[in-house]
Amino acid sequence: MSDLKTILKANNLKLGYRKGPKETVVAENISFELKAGELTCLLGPNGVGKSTLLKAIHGQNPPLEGDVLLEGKALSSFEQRCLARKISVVLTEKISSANLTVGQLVGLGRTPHTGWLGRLNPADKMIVENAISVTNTQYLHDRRLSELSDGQLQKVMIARALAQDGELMILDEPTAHLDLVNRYEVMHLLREIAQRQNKAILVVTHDLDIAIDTADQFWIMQCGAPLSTGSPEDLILKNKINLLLPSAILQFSKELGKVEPIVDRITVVIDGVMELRKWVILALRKANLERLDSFTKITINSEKDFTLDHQGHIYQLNSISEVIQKLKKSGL
Ligand SMILES: Nc1ncnc2c1ncn2[C@@H]1O[C@H](COP(=O)(O)OP(=O)(O)OP(=O)(O)O)[C@@H](O)[C@H]1O
Repeated sequence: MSDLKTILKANNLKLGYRKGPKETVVAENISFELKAGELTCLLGPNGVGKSTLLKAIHGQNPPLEGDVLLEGKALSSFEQRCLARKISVVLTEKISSANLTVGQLVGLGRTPHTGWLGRLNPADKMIVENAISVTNTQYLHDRRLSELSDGQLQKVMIARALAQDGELMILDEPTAHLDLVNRYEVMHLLREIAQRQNKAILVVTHDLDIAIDTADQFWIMQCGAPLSTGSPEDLILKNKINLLLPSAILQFSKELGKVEPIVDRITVVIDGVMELRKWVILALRKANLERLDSFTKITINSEKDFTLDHQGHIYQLNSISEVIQKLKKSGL
């Protein structure tokens, strides 16, 4: 992967806010690299400084110390207009121009290229229509923004960022307030845009599952520590995903591929179809049955056929629920 082009880079940034002589430091020793063609997800607890880092990256609030380098040059050396041609930003604020149509809003993405009052030339119009088509929002073209659902609006905002046509796209929680399908759609859309259009895309998200499914890179931000970076898969294998979780209560299970409460090791023996094992473990955990002290064995014969060997009895059961019910009823 080392041949991917680096778009953005920084070493040892100190991030925070300055008000007169007063400096509030939010994060220190922040180093990173963003590459073309990759979707990177920035994850971390509320208040750790993710938005502050985004503001440093798009020039809204420069670092207290250190430089962000865009294509090798300090971000601070770029004129605002030039920066807008290179970095497009999608923030969470509600849109103020609710009367604009989708076509008009996406057209505004061309502003850094045409000037504030500039008209769109045929090439600009093509880029706008292409952005609308890539995001599958053609059917919304003439609708007003006030008439869109949250999911539709989010895709349209991505279309505007795409029309801006910078090398780097930054999005602050684009999946907040969206339902499950829209969250998947938006993240997969971003992944596709990164790959097909060779853009570097940085997304702040709290959706760990979807981020694992879609991101090429993770940046995990913790209080008072440097960013932990790497592919989600490597961070999972190195137990680094656990940095996002309160260590005494929750952990990321490599086996289940999800966050789970910390409990002692499971003592129930589970045998049979191993691909289905995780669902039995999950159900046992939820019912607090994974640490039965008497000898208990569950054999998974198929999705509809389970053999429970418990307290000297053998039961043939048709579902995980029946297994759980039987264990509960047998007076543990
Ligand atoms: N303009 C500001 N001036 C001073 N402090 C600020 C300002 N904006 C944010 N902060 C503080 O900086 C810290 C980091 O905030 P930030 O919004 O970057 O966190 P975050 O990780 O994005 O949180 P969340 O997940 O809740 O959005 C917080 O303590 C916040 O109160």
